[in-house]
Amino acid sequence: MGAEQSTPAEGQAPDSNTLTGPRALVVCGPSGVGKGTLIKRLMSGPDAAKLAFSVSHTTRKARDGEVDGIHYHFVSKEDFQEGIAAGRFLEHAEVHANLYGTSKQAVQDTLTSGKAAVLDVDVQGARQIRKAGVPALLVFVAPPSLEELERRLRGRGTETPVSMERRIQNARDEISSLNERGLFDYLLLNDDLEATAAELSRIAQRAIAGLPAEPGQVPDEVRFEEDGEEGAAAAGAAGGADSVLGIGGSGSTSNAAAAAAAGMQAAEALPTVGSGTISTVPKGAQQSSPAAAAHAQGSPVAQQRQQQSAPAQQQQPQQQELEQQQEQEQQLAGPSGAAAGGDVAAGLDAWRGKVALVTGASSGIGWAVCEALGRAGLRVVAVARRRERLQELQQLVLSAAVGMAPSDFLPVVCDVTKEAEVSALPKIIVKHWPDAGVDVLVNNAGLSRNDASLFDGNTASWVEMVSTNILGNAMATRMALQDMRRRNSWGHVINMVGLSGHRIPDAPAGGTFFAATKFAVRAITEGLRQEARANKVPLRVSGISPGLVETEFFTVRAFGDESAAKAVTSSMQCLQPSDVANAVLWCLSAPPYMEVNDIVIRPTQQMI
Ligand SMILES: Nc1nc2c(ncn2[C@@H]2O[C@H](COP(=O)(O)OP(=O)(O)O)[C@@H](O)[C@H]2O)c(=O)[nH]1
Ligand SMILES: Nc1ncnc2c1ncn2[C@@H]1O[C@H](COP(=O)(O)OP(=O)(O)O)[C@@H](O)[C@H]1O
Repeated sequence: MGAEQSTPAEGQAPDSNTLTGPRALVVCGPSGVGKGTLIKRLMSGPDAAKLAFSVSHTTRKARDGEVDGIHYHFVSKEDFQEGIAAGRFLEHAEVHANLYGTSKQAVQDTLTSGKAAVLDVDVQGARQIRKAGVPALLVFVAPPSLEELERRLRGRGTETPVSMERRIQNARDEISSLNERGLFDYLLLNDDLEATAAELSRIAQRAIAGLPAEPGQVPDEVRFEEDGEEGAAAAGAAGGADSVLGIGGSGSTSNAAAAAAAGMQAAEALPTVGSGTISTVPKGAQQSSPAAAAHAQGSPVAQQRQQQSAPAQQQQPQQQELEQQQEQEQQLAGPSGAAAGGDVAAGLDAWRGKVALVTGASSGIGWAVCEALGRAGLRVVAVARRRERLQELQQLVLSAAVGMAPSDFLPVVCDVTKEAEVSALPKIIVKHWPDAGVDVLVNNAGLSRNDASLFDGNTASWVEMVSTNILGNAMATRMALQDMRRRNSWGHVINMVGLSGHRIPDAPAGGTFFAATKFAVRAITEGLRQEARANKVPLRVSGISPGLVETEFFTVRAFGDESAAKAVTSSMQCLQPSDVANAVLWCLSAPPYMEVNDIVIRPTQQMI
């Protein structure tokens, strides 16, 4: 990225209307309006790979379910003050009696990496960002009414009565900031979540493409209708003499008109004492821009419809620019659109040059997966204990048959049951490829032992299976997730669950314990998916559950007894490792909106 695309230093104000690198997408609005919900959708939507959420610092206590480093960096007041003194914040503010701030470095790094940074900040923060001249699109999300805002906050169940009251009071001031000229680029009325999310996603695409805001997206005047004495008094206290809050009161603008202007059904907008309704009032129909009029006429959906139906020559030049850029990007980035589903080769193009780490790479499925990923143009980190087998794999993938470049293959001798060895993997990768980290993790390492019956099983075999199949998987996953979080770049984790994660095979012959570990892997796979969603990251998680595959697995299970292994693998026409590798490729090739969760594949002849 050239110098012109880097984030300007604080205080410098470049022409923020020129076409630069990606812009920050700043989402602002009162507490409870749905910013978090909208951002969550954005971050798991089709453009997620081109966006990075800026994790703020705060002195607020973590709520249940909030994770340090994911939702916020939870810090002490002292540490926060130290950050201010050291100039580490792009912006910071006291909000609802706590301190919040955005790391300058993190936003800078995101923009430099070619992604649009997504910020959730309060109005004070928005002002500072505007003043600093950071290339950004500033979006204000407004609630349909204060009553609805209160209902949402209450429904969320995170606030005490005191903090709830504080948030509702602050909301009035925050909404009045909409009338600060040039502060916000867009106003989104979050009455319909789907429509608002669609509109935010459209704005995010502009931020990614580095396009400026379309003009006229915030009406000239935004009124906040208060009903009755109670509301008007509160507005007066909060807003000062020229506050737009309460101007309408129950007088000049009727709530019905306000509702119509905001595109709501009159019945929904009927006020109750102390509630407020937001309306967007262009200053005179003649002067208002088409976009402002669209706002006044209806919800963001109506606005989008209007834009779609506008004749081409009436479209903003920026709109055409955006469409051209999107077209180019789609060609470059491969199929992230709906049409991509099923086209494996095209879907895999998006992964070219990405780094896949495969455990248990020295034989069978792991070996075949490395080979297949290499053919598909990924860089491969092959992890296994047996050095000589990794050398053989290296010979194969660098041969003409596979055709990997020597620099694209990194064999690493590592035992997944050893925490220190697993944790060291990202450092080894960065040393080899300074620009890279784990984008894809294929957790394949796993084993079974045939002396594991619950009647007289061998404890050492139980420990070996737990250590490799469960702990090895979990430690490798944690390593990959931390590496993805460090780079704020979320890829794909694929776990070899196996058919034994779904049913218990040959229990009398000692299969129970192996199945127990594989049931755990299935639980981990589904749990990881849920954690990713809860943590608002676009990581995708897949499990693959093959039945009998012709590999060394059965020899290991029989402690090297080839004939015992042969007895199993010759009992039917088994799956081949390449069949499973193809399933891995298919999981990866899915378009970003699609997550393949579990694939069960059996040899046709296999009974259970
Ligand atoms: N200025 C600023 N505000 C922030 C930052 N992070 C969060 N906020 C704002 O702080 C307010 C409170 O956020 P939070 O404690 O998560 O509560 P919530 O909005 O009720 O979910 C919201 O208005 C956020 O937009 C930040 O880094 N800077
Ligand atoms: N358009 C909407 N309609 C109804 N409820 C919504 C809408 N948008 C968000 N919510 C709900 O409102 C609550 C507050 O949303 P949240 O994203 O936590 O707000 P914020 O992050 O702005 O404080 C959540 O329970 C969310 O599910």
